[in-house]
Amino acid sequence: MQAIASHISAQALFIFQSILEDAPFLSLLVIVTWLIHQIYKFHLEKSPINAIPGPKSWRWTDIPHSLYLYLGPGHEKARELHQKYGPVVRIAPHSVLVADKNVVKQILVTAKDYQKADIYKTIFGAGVPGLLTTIDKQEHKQRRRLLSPAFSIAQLKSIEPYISNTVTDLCALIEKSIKNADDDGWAIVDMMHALRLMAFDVTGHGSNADMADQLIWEMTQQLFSPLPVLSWFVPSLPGPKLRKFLMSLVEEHRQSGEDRVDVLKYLLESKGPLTDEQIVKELVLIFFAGTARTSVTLTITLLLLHLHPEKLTKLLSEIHATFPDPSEPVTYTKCKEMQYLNAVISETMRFYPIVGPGWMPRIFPYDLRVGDVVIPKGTDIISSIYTLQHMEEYWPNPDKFIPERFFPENNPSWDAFYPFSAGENNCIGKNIAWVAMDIALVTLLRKFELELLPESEQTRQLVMLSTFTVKGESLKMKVRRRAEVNQ
Ligand code: HEM
Repeated sequence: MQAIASHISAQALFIFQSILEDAPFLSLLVIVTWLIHQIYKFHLEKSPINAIPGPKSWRWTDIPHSLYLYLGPGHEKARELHQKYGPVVRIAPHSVLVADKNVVKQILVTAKDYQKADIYKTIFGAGVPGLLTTIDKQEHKQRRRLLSPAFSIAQLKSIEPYISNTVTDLCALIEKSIKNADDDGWAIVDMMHALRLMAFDVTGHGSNADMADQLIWEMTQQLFSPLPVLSWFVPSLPGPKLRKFLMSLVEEHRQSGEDRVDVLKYLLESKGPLTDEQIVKELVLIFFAGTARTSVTLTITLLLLHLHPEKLTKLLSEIHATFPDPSEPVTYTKCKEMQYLNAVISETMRFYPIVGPGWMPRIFPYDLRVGDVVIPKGTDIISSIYTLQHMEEYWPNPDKFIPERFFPENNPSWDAFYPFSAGENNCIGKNIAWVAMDIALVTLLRKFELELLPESEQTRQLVMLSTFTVKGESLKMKVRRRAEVNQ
């Protein structure tokens, strides 16, 4: 118990203490049952991965890793473990982390005979699975084929005007706050909240702030569902309120005909037999897998740019050179050609990949060799993306924010860069994400001047909850209209 406790972050301890104070008997019962279950499982199964290095106490139970993952600095801990134990680290009775470029490529890209681990089934509770949570390879392939047209490059052209509208709505929201600005024109806006609302709308969820918050709240609860005992108390996603809202959205879209061209429209038109229940589940998973990640990535990009003003200045010059006329609409065709813009976003995703070190576990039907270490078949193998993207040998000065490293002449290590995963389970929405991120960032920076508040500078220390996010799910910034826009 002592060994386990030593690994629990101060934050986790604080939360544990509060729960213990409010419901001591229930909490103790849950913890004891869980411990007995874990120890029993370990002894019963005599883990074949005992030879793999890792912290001794972690091999007994999922608890330390899960706590780091869901409550604490999981990415940094993973990196520290790799520095201590090497490219393969055992982090739980049945799980290992791998930070070796060639093996990660094999796991994510070249291997065809793996299976997603069971955590995909539990993460969103019971109910119909969606693309992200379908484990069976054949079923996944079919579902992917069904949904692909909605995300294809060909559809991007028709979805782009819709995305641009959501960015216009984002600017209108900021303008509204600017009405209450101080004498110098500065207003305070929670940029994370505003960007989340925009991203919620990008995927056809509508710009409903209450429902965006409701979805985030329900999603946060789900983060605990992989913990065996807690999973009994976590309701399935979506809950009744959210389900009703999403069902009404589906109905509304059906009746509105052609006038709304977004992802939901293409889901509704997909050739296969997708039931309303399946569409609602996909909408929830798209939010988890896409909307939230797009808005968090954009928020972190703003944060990093304002923590590195010299990089912001370079980006602003590129924006002004590409769009000298402030009234010219921002198009993806032009954004795509902006080398510095895309380098900034790539560097943000290298610096803070949204996918945490417990995500994307795969199971292989054969042993996998990493140098001298053999990972036995059946083990949950997790690609350590954050560590890989911070290895000095692939990314010199990995802790420095250097967008220029992504210029072609600097030979970026693309095979040690997986923000969207890769292979047959890669991010199906990455083209939409790029369009939304490019257009939103250029439009925002062209129209508005932003500044960090002193308190938001403290958010430098980003908190990772299964995915990176900004502390408190909020990034308040000072915003005012740019002088040239006022003219
Ligand atoms: C910066 C933004 C984004 C990032 C960093 C990101 C990252 C990822 C990653 C790493 C995966 C693989 C997860 C896994 O296998 O466990 C994934 C899958 C997925 N993403 Fe994204 N994503 C982003 C935006 C989007 C958007 C905008 C959408 C939808 C419009 C989307 C929809 C999906 C879906 C449906 C999957 C599941 C694919 C499958 O299992 O076949 N993502 N995403």
